[in-house]
Amino acid sequence: MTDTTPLPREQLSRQLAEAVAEALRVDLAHQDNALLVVSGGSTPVPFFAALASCELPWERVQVTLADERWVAEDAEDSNARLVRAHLLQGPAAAATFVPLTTADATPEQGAAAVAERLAGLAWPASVVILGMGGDGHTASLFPDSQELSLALATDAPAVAVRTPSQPQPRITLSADRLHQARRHVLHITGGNKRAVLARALSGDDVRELPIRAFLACPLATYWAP
Ligand SMILES: O=C1O[C@H](COP(=O)(O)O)[C@@H](O)[C@H](O)[C@H]1O
Repeated sequence: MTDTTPLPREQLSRQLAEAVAEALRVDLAHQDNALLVVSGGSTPVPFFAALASCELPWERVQVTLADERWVAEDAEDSNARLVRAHLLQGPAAAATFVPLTTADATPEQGAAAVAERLAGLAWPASVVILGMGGDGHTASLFPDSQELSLALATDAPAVAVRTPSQPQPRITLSADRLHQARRHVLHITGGNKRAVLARALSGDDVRELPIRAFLACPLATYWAP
């Protein structure tokens, strides 16, 4: 984040899409497939649309999520639904998308099958794009998650999480799996999130603001008002 005049959200999303597409091209020049890890929520929608219009050998691009609510894939708040509706469109529909939910009733029951599915992807990810909530959570690493310590410490790819502040159980990529990526981006909008990031930068308690676990990745911040 810099103090130069910020770009409007749409323009920032296009700039981010071009940077991500270029990173994927660089990696695809020396590997068969390249993996992109995206976040859900409302922020990435214009970025997804911009990335879908970038020229890429999409059949060699793999996409998965940083986290997911344990809901049906067609549910309104499913991150997979968001990716399918806004990113996997046009030529980008040729990408391989690996969702983080199964037909199991709970994420605890489905986690092993998700881990098996993730094992087939081209790790380390070329780019991880993180979002952030007003509580400093990123992926589904929430300050009040019962499994936060586990998700920060395990070398398993994904962890089922229960979070009192959230209506549904979730599954999240572990901090270790996210850390392994070649490049890390934080994509956020609005004054509130800018203030949360400033707070995160001025302290070091990861349990208070889990985004702190990624500040040293290094993390390229894309912020728009
Ligand atoms: O719950 C979630 O929230 C964050 C931020 O979402 P936003 O709507 O404020 O953009 C997101 O990064 C995460 O993937 C999602 O599951």
